[in-house]
Amino acid sequence: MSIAAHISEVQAYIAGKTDIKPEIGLILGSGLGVLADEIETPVTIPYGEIPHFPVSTVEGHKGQLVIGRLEGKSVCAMQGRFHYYEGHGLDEVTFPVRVMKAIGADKIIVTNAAGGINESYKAGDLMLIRDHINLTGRNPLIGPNDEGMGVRFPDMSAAYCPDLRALALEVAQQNGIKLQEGVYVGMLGPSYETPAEIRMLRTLGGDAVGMSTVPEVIVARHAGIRVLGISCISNMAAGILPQPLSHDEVMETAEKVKHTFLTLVKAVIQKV
Ligand SMILES: O=P(O)(O)O[C@@H]1C[C@H](O)[C@@H](CO)O1
Ligand SMILES: Nc1nc2[nH]cnc2c(=O)[nH]1
Repeated sequence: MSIAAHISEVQAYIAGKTDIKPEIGLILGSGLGVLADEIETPVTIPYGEIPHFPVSTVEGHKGQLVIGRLEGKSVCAMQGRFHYYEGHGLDEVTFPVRVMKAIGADKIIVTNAAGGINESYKAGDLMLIRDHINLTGRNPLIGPNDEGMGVRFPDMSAAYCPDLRALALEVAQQNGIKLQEGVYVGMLGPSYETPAEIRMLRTLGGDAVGMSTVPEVIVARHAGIRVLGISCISNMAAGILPQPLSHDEVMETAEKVKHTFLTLVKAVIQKV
C-alpha cells in the first residue's frame, strides 16, 4: 500500500476514536511528554494500536497519541516520538507528521532535548530553533514524490516560521522566561558527539545538537505545515564540561525545567 493509503487508513481510524479535528500538532521529545498530560478531554491511543505506527523504544517516550483540547485549541500530541537511530525508517519517523496534516493540523510545535554547543547556554535553558543544519546525511523525501503531498523540491528558507518564532519570543518575555534562540544541528545518534565533533559543529554555526526533529520538520514543510521548534538544553554538549553525557541527565534536566517548558508552550498555544 502507498503512504497516502496508509495515511487515509489512519485518518479513518482516528476519526473513529474522536470527532476533534486538531489544528496544532505537538511532537514531545525526551522527558517533555508532560505537556500531553495537560490536554483536556483527552482521547489517548497507544501507538501499538494505530495502523502503520511504530512503537517508541526510548525511555522518556510514552508512546501514545493524545488528542483533545489545550488552552482553547484542538491539539494532537505525540507523547513520545520515533528516532531514526531506533531502526525506524525515515518514512516511519515522519509518518505521524503526515497523519497530523491529514487530520487537520496546519501548525506543529516540535520539541526535543538537545546538547548545548553555544557556551553561553546552560543545562536547563530553553532554545527557540531559528534554523537547523541537517547533518544526518539523509532526507525523508528521497524517493518518488507524491505531488498530492507536496512539491518535489520544497523551500527551506523559513523552515521555522518567523511569525511563530516572534510569538514565542513575545510570550517568553511576557512570562519572564529566558528563551535562547539558535541553530539546531541534527545528527543521527545514538552515540553522543565527541568533543572534536562539537568543536566542528560550533564552527559550522550550531548552537545545539540533537538526534531528532530535522526529518519531521522537512516533512512538515513539504506538507505546508508551519513549524515552531523548541529545544530543552538538557546538557552541555561533549567536551564542554568535565563530565560524561547520559540520557539520565537528559531526563533529569527535562524534569527540572518542565514547569517553565509547560508555561511557555501553553502560552504559545493560547495565542497562536
Ligand atoms: O527525542 P529527543 O530528540 O528529545 O531525544 C534526545 C535525542 C535522543 O533521543 C536522546 C538522547 O539523550 O534525547
Ligand atoms: N546528539 C545529541 N543529542 C542530544 N540530546 C540530548 N543531549 C544531546 C547531545 O548532547 N547530543
